[in-house]
Amino acid sequence: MTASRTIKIVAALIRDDAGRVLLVRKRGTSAFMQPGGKLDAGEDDIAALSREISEELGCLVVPASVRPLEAFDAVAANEPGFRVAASLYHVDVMGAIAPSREIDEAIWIDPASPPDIHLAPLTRDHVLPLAVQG
Ligand SMILES: Nc1nc2c([nH]c(=O)n2[C@@H]2O[C@H](COP(=O)(O)OP(=O)(O)OP(=O)(O)O)[C@@H](O)[C@H]2O)c(=O)[nH]1
Repeated sequence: MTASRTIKIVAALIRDDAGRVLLVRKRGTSAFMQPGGKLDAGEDDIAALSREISEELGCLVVPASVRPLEAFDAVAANEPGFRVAASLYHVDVMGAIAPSREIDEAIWIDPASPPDIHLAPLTRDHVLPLAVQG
């Protein structure tokens, strides 16, 4: 697998008081996944996370809450033949969560018993198991 077929992304693990995990389904796609996305040119991870969360969810990242968790490699959900190299961050948000037009659905799920929905491999194989542990 060459680097050219790997998409570097930042991904957010956002939890509510009950420990549920926020997932999004991007416009016109079927897989639920972590909020986040690709880095723009010149952006660092935190700037990209803040921008993506604002663009997707209409809310703000609480700067002091941002904590790097792990880096994961997974099959890309929507790009056949590609993988994602994801840096996962714990993030708290402030303000109402108001999904934008680029998000078809935003849902909270219990990581210990996910519903029977299409989950992106990164979410299914890495993020939810990590969330169950802690
Ligand atoms: N945010 C996010 N993206 C993921 C996850 N898993 C996964 O395969 N991806 C893929 O990583 C890429 C993220 O890119 P993005 O959200 O910035 O870009 P996009 O394809 O929506 O739009 P764009 O190409 O116009 O910027 C998409 O191909 C997405 O399907 C995940 O858990 N979270």
